This record gives sequence, structure tokens and C-alpha cells, in this order.
Amino acid sequence: MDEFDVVVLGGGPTGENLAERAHAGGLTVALVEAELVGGECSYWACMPSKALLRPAAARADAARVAGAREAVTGALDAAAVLRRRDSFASDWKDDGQVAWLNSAGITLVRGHGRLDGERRVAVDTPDGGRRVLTARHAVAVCTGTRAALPELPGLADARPWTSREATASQTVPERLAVVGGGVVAAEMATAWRSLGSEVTLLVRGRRLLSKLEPFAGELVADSLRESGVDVRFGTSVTEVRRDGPVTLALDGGETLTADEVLFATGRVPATADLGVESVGLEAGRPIEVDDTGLAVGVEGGWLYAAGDVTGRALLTHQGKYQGRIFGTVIADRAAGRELDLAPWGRSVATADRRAVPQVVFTDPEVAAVGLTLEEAQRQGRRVRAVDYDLGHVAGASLYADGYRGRARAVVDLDRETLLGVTFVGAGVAELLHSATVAVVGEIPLARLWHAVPAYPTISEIWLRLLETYRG
Ligand SMILES: Cc1cc2nc3c(=O)[nH]c(=O)nc-3n(C[C@H](O)[C@H](O)[C@H](O)COP(=O)(O)OP(=O)(O)OC[C@H]3O[C@@H](n4cnc5c(N)ncnc54)[C@H](O)[C@@H]3O)c2cc1C
Ligand SMILES: NC(=O)c1ccc[n+]([C@@H]2O[C@H](COP(=O)([O-])OP(=O)(O)OC[C@H]3O[C@@H](n4cnc5c(N)ncnc54)[C@H](O)[C@@H]3O)[C@@H](O)[C@H]2O)c1
Repeated sequence: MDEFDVVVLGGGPTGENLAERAHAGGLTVALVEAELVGGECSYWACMPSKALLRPAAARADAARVAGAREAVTGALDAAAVLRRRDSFASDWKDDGQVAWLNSAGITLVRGHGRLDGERRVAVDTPDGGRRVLTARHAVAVCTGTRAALPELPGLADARPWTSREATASQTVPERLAVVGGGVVAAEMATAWRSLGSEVTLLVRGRRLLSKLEPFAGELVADSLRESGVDVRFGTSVTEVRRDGPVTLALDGGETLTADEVLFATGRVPATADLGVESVGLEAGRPIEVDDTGLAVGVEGGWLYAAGDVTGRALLTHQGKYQGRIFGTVIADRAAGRELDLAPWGRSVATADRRAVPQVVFTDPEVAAVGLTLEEAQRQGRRVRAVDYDLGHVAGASLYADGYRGRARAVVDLDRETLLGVTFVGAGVAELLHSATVAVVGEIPLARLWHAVPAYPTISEIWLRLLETYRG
């Protein structure tokens, strides 16, 4: 039997960060990984998807500026884009990340791990063996999610793409059907259209990106349509059949034939085959945690979870944030050090509730942090939405001819601080951190007037939002 202070289950970005912080706090740590160290993000999610999207954005930026436009008349070189994507996915090899684990003093145990009662993890190792690890202080579950596929006749036999194939495909399908209206659907429709696929986007609901401000999905849908994507709202797939190409039966009675179909229909937490029943939790459900990472409903204060598997915020940077905080908490509790549990304190993941930033790398980009107007109103806050057309900002009009975009700030009228900010437009991704700082810092609008944006940058949107609020 192997004994460590901490056993981390899952070596994605969250598990790596949690392991590193626990080790830096003086503990011995084993990290159990069933596939590749680095997790979904490195090989089948953030990195390859953004590598697929970046060439399209670079080309579109140039094509929107007279003078540069004339220099970018050809199509993207799909083979070169896919090769660059491969290198960002490290050719699906994890040597670099394993070297980092070794240098950080963390013990890697390869294999599929399962909880096996209190403080125990049983690992099925690749050589067919079984290794039981025990944890003196904590087990941390960081196993992430898997793609969710709906129950549809014929789907399993039709070999649909999930986010994995959509980010790793070595060929560009001539016709691609995309099912879903969330972030994966919008980004992957953008990416594959830019590489030459005829894309049909089948959205069950009435809008794209429904968790964000409504104008975000509207601007992205308009632009997808202009790029040639056939965007169909209020459309559901009822049956799937593959005989060479794939044929989708749609609820309106029509059929659609494509070479590949991507189901981008959400995620399920990776707890189905994790032995969670052995500690009294329900398989297939997210592991709910408190703000220090402790699993709710498990006695003894030894089981932690972080990242996507908790369902708190399905984003790499939020998982890493939780990993940093919860790893430190585990080390502090083991050493008997006092925790700082006040909101925004060192030992609690307050930002998960108040200030989650996200960039959707479509064209236009969507960058948002904190609450939308609808969420703030649902919480009963006294708020006002301040809107501004980004195209009217001097820096934006220099950035692109006919710049199209919009910004919204959600102002807490009682405190005159910001609860949320959304920017939609080309090149807004790098603006987002300014908004995150304003929301996390609860900076009064009266003080924001003194944060002077450089002229002529897109950041002048801050000044315009403040002027619009003042009236
Ligand atoms: C297409 C796509 C694009 C995305 N783009 C972005 C983006 O641009 N920015 C962003 O912030 N987020 C993005 N995300 C979300 C991001 O990928 C996740 O939030 C992030 O990967 C979560 O990290 P994690 O460590 O919690 O889980 P994961 O990255 O899923 O890692 C979990 C690890 O646990 C391992 N594991 C699971 N079960 C076991 C077991 N029983 N035993 C041993 N090991 C196990 C898995 O093999 C995996 O390596 C994207 C997601 C998708 C699908
Ligand atoms: N740039 C980024 O930050 C980025 C990129 C990709 C993914 N992610 C994260 O990954 C997570 C997963 O993204 P996602 O797009 O897979 O999930 P999602 O929950 O954002 O969207 C799922 C979509 O599928 C639809 N859907 C669900 N079941 C369906 C069905 N049976 N038939 C038709 N449509 C159905 C939903 O209505 C929704 O539009 C998100 O939380 C997202 O934040 C982030």
C-alpha cells in the first residue's frame, strides 16, 4: 500500500495546480491520471480550439482594414492551420507536463482511479495491475467532465463528433452539421467554416450563447450567417443515420445530410465510474463543495473536489484558481495554520460566485465577467444596464473599418459599483481583465473616472460607459 499526504484524482489544469500548491505547502502528493497529464484543456479543448480559431481571427482583422484587405484575398491554408493546431496540442503527448510534475516533486501514478472508501484510492494501472493509495490528509477529485450526448435513435452507431473530434480532426469535412447553441457549438462552427466546411448550425432554442447577454448571441449569429453558416433556430434532431455520410432527421420533417455531425450539447461530470458511492455520493452528479473545496455531505473533512467536476464554473482559469486556493487550504489545515475565510480571503474561492470571466473566441469575440442584467435582476439587485455601441469608440474605428460591437456594464445602484461587464467585438478579449479587476475590486464608479484609458484605444469604452451612466 502507498501512503501520501494528498492524493489528487485527475491531472488536468485543476489537478496540476492543486497538487503543486499542496506540495508547496509541505505535503507529499500523488497525482493519478488515466489519459494525458494536462487534461481536456491541453489536448481536446482550450488549446487546440483556440489554435484553430486564431488564424481566422488574424485573417478577419486584416480583411477589415482598407489597405491590408487587399493583401489577404486567399483562403486560409487549412493544412498549415491543422499543423499549427497539432503543435499547440503537443501532438497529443504529455512528456512536457510530466517533466514539469517531476520537477515540482509530485508523484505521477498512471491509471484509472476510483475512490475506495475513506482516504483510499484504488488505481487500475495500464499494465493491468491494481495499486491502492491512501491519503493521510486529503483526496482531491479533479476529474473534469465528458461530452454529453443526447439519447437519440441511431446516434451511437453514427460515430458523431464530440468536442474531442472537433478539436483534433486531421481532415476538414466538406459538410459539417453542428448541434447545440453554446460556446463549443459557436466556436467550432466558426473554426470549421473558416477552414472551408459548409456548416449548418442546429440550435434547439431561440438564441446562441444563452448564458450571456442576449446581444452577444445575436451579434455572433449575424456574423456566422454572413460567413455562410446556415444557422437554424428552433430545430431539433430526432434521429441520426450513418451510411457513408450522416443523415439527420429534423423535427420539422426535413432531413439534413452532412459528412460529419458534431454534438456540442453540454458536459457531464466525470463521476460515473469513480467509486463515489463508496463515500456516500451519487455517481454521475457533480461533487458539490464549499468555498474551501470540501465536499458537501462527506464526513471527516478529507474529501475535496475542484474544477469542472464541481459544476461551479466550467472554465480552465476558474479550475486553476480553485486548485490554487484548495491546495493551499489542504496544506494549511494539515499544518494547523489558520484559514482566512472572509469573502475574498486567502482560503475561499469567492470569485466563483462574483466574478467569473470568460472569452468566447468567435468573430466577434465575446468577453464577459460577473452578472448579466437578467442574473442581477433575478437576484433582486437594484441595477441599471449601461449600453454603448463599441463602433463609436475612436480606437475601435481605427481597429477595423465599420467596426461592429457593443458593451454593457451592469451597475449596482446602491453601491455604485459594477456587478458585470460584457464586451462584444473584434479584439475585446484582452479588455476583459480590466473589467474583472473593476468587479473584483468593487471599484466605485467615482474612482473609475480617474482610470484614464489611453487614446485612441478600444479601452476608451470605459470612459463612454461612465459618461452614459452619468447622462
Ligand atoms: C472544446 C472546448 C473548448 C474549451 N475552451 C476553453 C477556453 O478557451 N477557455 C477556458 O477557460 N475553458 C475552456 N474549455 C473548458 C475547459 O476545457 C475546462 O474547464 C477544463 O479543462 C477543466 O479542467 P479540469 O482540470 O477541471 O478537468 P479536465 O481538463 O477535464 O481534466 C480532468 C482529468 O482527469 C482525468 N480523469 C478523469 N477521470 C479519472 C479517473 N477516474 N482516474 C484518473 N484520471 C481521471 C482525465 O483524463 C483528465 O486528464 C473548453 C472546453 C471545451 C470542451
Ligand atoms: N472559450 C471558452 O471559454 C470555452 C469554450 C468552449 C467551452 N467552454 C466551456 O465548456 C462548457 C461546455 O460547453 P458546451 O458548449 O458543450 O455546453 P453549453 O452548456 O454551453 O451548451 C450546450 C448547448 O447544447 C444545447 N443542448 C443540450 N442538449 C441538447 C439536445 N439534446 N439537443 C439539442 N441541443 C441541446 C443547449 O441548449 C446549449 O445550447 C461551457 O460551460 C463553457 O463555458 C468554454
